[in-house]
Amino acid sequence: MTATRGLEGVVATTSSISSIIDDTLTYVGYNIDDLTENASFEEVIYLLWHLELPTKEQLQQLKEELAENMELPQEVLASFKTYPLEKVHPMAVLRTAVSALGIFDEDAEVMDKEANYKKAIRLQAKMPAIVAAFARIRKGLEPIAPRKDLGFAANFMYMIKGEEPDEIEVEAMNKALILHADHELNASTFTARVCVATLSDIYSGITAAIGALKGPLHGGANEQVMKMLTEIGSADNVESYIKDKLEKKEKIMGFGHRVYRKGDPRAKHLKEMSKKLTEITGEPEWYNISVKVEEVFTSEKPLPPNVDFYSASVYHSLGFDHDLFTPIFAVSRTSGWLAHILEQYENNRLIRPRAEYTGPGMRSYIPLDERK
Ligand SMILES: CC(=O)SCCNC(=O)CCNC(=O)[C@H](O)C(C)(C)COP(=O)(O)OP(=O)(O)OC[C@H]1O[C@@H](n2cnc3c(N)ncnc32)[C@H](O)[C@@H]1OP(=O)(O)O
Ligand SMILES: O=C([O-])CC(=O)C(=O)O
Repeated sequence: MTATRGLEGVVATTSSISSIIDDTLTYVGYNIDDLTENASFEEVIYLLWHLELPTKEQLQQLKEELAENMELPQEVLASFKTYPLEKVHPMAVLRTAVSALGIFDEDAEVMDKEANYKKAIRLQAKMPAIVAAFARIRKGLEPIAPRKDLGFAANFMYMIKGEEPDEIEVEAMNKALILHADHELNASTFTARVCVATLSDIYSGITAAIGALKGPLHGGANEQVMKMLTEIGSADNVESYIKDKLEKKEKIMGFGHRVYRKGDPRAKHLKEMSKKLTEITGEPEWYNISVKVEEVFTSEKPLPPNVDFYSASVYHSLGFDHDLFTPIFAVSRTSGWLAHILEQYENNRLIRPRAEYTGPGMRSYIPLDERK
């Protein structure tokens, strides 16, 4: 038995949800470029869960179901106020809140298809409400009730900021949500599938996935990118900053990818959005610094930017606190996690690979008082 480090190149499951072939990303056969330009996030949720784009009636029904399920249990909201608000990371809150939601869902342990679909709707609807409520509570503000007349992207922004976003902001948010929705067998989706393949419940699967997304080698990279851009401060400092990091053998967040070789097809959309939004907000330096980082880094290492690189300046321009970037990613990726969880339940087999043992050979037990 020989281990493959990080399971690189290992094909661990079949899936009909998304594919990456020759650096092209598709959701159920639709190119991501096409969906980003034309679809709403709700259409993409439907696509990922049903493997077809919705009709007008099906889309309307999904929107109504999401709108009806956005409110959070009072117990979950009240618990936020008990957390160490100044220092807790919102991803830790999201992970805990999703686990708590499972406690208050009377269908949590019901495993049939209908109950699982209902829970998927409830979770997708409540994720933005959790992120928004916590973002406000930690600032001493009251959570804002969701508005049933707004679409997913607009409502999410409204619940965080307390004011209705303008058309350009909604368009950018909708695109960002689509671009982050699914990505084949990335680490957090694999985690979700491993978890539910034991026939554990959906809440456990999403809680586990949030834990995996949180790390800086995965979804947590977008917050780290913004931290780096802030440290750099000006395009003039980029060269020395990047070279110094590389000399110290440190990674530059937002670059590289396990699967893409020529580049991440999502990055170009986010780069374009970053340019447009930073001009509108009158802070073009975030885009200029980012472009310079890309130039300097890729001339040192042939590793193109991934989805997390330009999403940092996009989310900053949309006015989000920097530690909300990864939770925002999680709100979108929940649609993909749920699609994969439902697919796993449909054709389940326990996921249990082997390990190549590298420890000591067979030894005899030494009684405690004889050990040195
Ligand atoms: C949504 C997402 O999850 S997208 C990814 C978000 N994560 C990041 O942006 C973090 C920065 N990037 C990385 O750490 C990596 O590129 C990953 C985790 C995305 C992919 O990692 P892997 O496929 O395991 O590649 P690995 O980490 O083994 O790197 C291979 C080589 O490239 C180098 N490398 C990879 N990424 C980077 C980077 N961002 N900066 C500097 N060097 C890098 C490594 O140091 C290593 O060099 P070596 O062979 O000389 O030791
Ligand atoms: O696929 C991966 O390894 C990481 C990634 O880009 C994502 O999850 O969107």
